[in-house]
Amino acid sequence: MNDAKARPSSSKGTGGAGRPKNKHGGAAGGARKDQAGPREADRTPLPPGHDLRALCADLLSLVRKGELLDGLLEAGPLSQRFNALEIKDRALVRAIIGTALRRHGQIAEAIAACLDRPLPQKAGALQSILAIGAAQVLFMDVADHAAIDIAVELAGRSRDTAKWKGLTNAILRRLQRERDAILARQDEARLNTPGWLFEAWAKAYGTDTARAIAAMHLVEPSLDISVKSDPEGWQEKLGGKLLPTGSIRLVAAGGVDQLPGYAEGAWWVQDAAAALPPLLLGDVAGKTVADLCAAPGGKTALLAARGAHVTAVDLSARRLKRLSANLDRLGLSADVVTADVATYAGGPFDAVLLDAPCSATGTIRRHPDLVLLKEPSDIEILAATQARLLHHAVDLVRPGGLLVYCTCSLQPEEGAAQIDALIASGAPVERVPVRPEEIGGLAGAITPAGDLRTLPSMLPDADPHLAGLDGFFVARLRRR
Ligand SMILES: C[S@@+](CC[C@H](N)C(=O)[O-])C[C@H]1O[C@@H](n2cnc3c(N)ncnc32)[C@H](O)[C@@H]1O
Repeated sequence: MNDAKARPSSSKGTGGAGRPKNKHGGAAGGARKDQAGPREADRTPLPPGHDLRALCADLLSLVRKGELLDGLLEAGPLSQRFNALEIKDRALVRAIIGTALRRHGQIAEAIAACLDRPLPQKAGALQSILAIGAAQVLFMDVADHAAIDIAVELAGRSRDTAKWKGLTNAILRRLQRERDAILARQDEARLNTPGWLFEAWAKAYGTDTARAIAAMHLVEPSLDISVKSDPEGWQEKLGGKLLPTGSIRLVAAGGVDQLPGYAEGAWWVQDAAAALPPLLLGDVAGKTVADLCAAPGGKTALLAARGAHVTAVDLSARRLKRLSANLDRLGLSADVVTADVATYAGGPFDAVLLDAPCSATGTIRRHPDLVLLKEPSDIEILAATQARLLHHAVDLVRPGGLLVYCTCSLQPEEGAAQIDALIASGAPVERVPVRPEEIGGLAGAITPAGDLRTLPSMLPDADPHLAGLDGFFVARLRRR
């Protein structure tokens, strides 16, 4: 198959080589079958390197069917396989699956260019094996021959994919041979970003910024830490960089619970941008603050560490358990309430923080699976929920008190449009513009209306692994 295009042996179906099915496309039964493992043609145990790549392919198949990667790694049969691996192998699994997701569009395009017609839809497992192999061959510093040989063997082991063993070998060898030319012709920003997202970001922030955001999604982001106190001291002990916003930034290297200060509850993991909304409530010491949509509690912890009497409200009892466990480890406390914020009847509070459920498109650096899982219709549905929660949140603030609204989304419908609509509806609130000195001097993140809009392309650094911010929208309002 040197220069000729390869021909899959089955011509039925129209599924592309790498474009994943959307989250509504996968049946639960299919997911269970994959979680139990592929249909084995050969039942001999896999050698170690094969095992972890097989796990990567199984994880990718389930993400393509709509499962969140974090959920798969936290619970269920694949998490058991993952946790049975040694730490260094777990890191390799994260790196391979992370690369396959961050570079999914380039990988799909490169594989498709090797085929004269798309792989059949039923070749889903093969698509994952190919994508995992291609991620390594095209983008990772691992031995090509190992990546290719293992992918070929994995294809050969399952009855579903065995007939494409030769094709797998031919495609991956061609990618290896033509790697430089493939990468030189590809537009990585566009290929790895769904068109609807890229166009929305270009419209909101300009094409150059949309490209800069997309570029940041290709890089494993830093590990950001919020401390209860003594940021300078912890910066030194952790060997990190103290950001102007007060967070400590480290190059992510796994094993967070092994770092100094974790066991004693001195700090918690929180993106530097996620730490900003509570700061906009000012001095909260001794005040009553409702943290609405609070779990797993990063913002609750910041408010409690700053002396607020926090009531943490969330719909999810399971996520609130995590919030309580996090607060226990940190030696902090809050009143925890399981309730729907839309009907919650507490307060009035001196201040309210609403971190509304959203598309989370501002966190794609940390959750690259999101680009495969989100669709335009999600934004519309979430925006309607946000409007409902925001209107009710106003009623929970005492007159003269502050309300901070935030989402970790890059979509304007989930950000400024919500505040504009709230004010236009006659709600008794007015914007209190954010000042640069409240957010570590990040003047470029303040919009003309006085809201805060962080972007993944902000906070540049010579080391790309130490650059960037999650994309948050934050508005501060005062209740009349
Ligand atoms: C963005 S997360 C919150 C993150 C959290 N504030 C933090 O800093 O750790 C959104 C949360 O909203 C919760 N949620 C979604 N709809 C809700 C509703 N109607 N009422 C209360 N909580 C809701 C979800 O359970 C989820 O925990």
